[in-house]
Amino acid sequence: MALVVICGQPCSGKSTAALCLAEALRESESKLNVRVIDDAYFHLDCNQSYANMTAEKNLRGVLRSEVDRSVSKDNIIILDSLNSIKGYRYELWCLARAAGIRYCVLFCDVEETQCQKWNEQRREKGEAAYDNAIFEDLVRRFETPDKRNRWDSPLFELWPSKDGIQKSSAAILDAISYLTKKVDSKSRDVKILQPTIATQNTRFSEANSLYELDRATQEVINVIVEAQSQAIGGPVNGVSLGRDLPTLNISRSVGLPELRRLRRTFIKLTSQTSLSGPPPPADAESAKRMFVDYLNRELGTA
Ligand SMILES: Nc1ncnc2c1ncn2[C@@H]1O[C@H](COP(=O)(O)OP(=O)(O)OP(=O)(O)O)[C@@H](O)[C@H]1O
Repeated sequence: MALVVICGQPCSGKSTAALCLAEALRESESKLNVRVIDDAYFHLDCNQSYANMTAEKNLRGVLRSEVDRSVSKDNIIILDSLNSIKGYRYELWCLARAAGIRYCVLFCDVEETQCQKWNEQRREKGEAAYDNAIFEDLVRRFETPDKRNRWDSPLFELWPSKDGIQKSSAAILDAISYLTKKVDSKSRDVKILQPTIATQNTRFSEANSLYELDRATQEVINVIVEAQSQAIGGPVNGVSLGRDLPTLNISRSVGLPELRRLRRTFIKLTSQTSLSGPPPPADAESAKRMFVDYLNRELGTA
């Protein structure tokens, strides 16, 4: 039915907002099947989960797989995590699209100093709090959602430090209305994602989309190999793959075997998306965008 991505800085009220929304949704329609998936699913505390890039990537991977397994036409999945990386939100949006369900982002917009205060209060109460270095690093790397991006839209903004978090908060009410609205052919304000949305008027067959994926990712690999040969082993930063596509930022020299392995993993991951619904993104542009985001996360500094 829907995927709700909660997004916000560390200690910005995300879990409070996720529980508030889940409760309000259950109250609005008793039959609604609502499930919150959060970082605790990984059985690590916040400092372990975000201790380093590997731990963080593992957490993201586990949560993404769990979302992929769980989303369906019959439930509402609320993903309560930082979800601070734009490319990761794009991947989540792709999962929703593959499942043919609604998607939205609920953003807890809190100033960094306030998040720090709440984190400090947690520590004083003896609750699990972020270590300062981890907190600052997460804050620095946060990529604020932008409603102009498909994967950040519709965007419901909550201001927990100004307004608190209540079932009557405008953002919670708007999200509920969006998630529960009955849709007919005339509804324009509720978007149920369709697998072919990126391709607009061209419908590729599944074999075709895998071919596109294969070709697009190979093109990206070729660009990296070429850029690395020009950089003579140095980092590959800011390499463009075309207008409207993210730039490649790879912090170290990466050999062809590792690039091939990453490409295989990415293709597997993206194709598996289609098991829960219709085919994965079929156009070359989407495939390239996803692959570059994936490589930047796996090999870059982000
Ligand atoms: N509106 C608010 N007013 C006062 N305190 C708040 C408010 N919202 C959250 N807090 C406090 O901030 C702390 C963090 O809340 P919460 O756990 O919901 O944040 P979070 O963003 O999910 O944290 P994490 O990044 O660890 O997942 C809690 O200790 C809570 O008491």
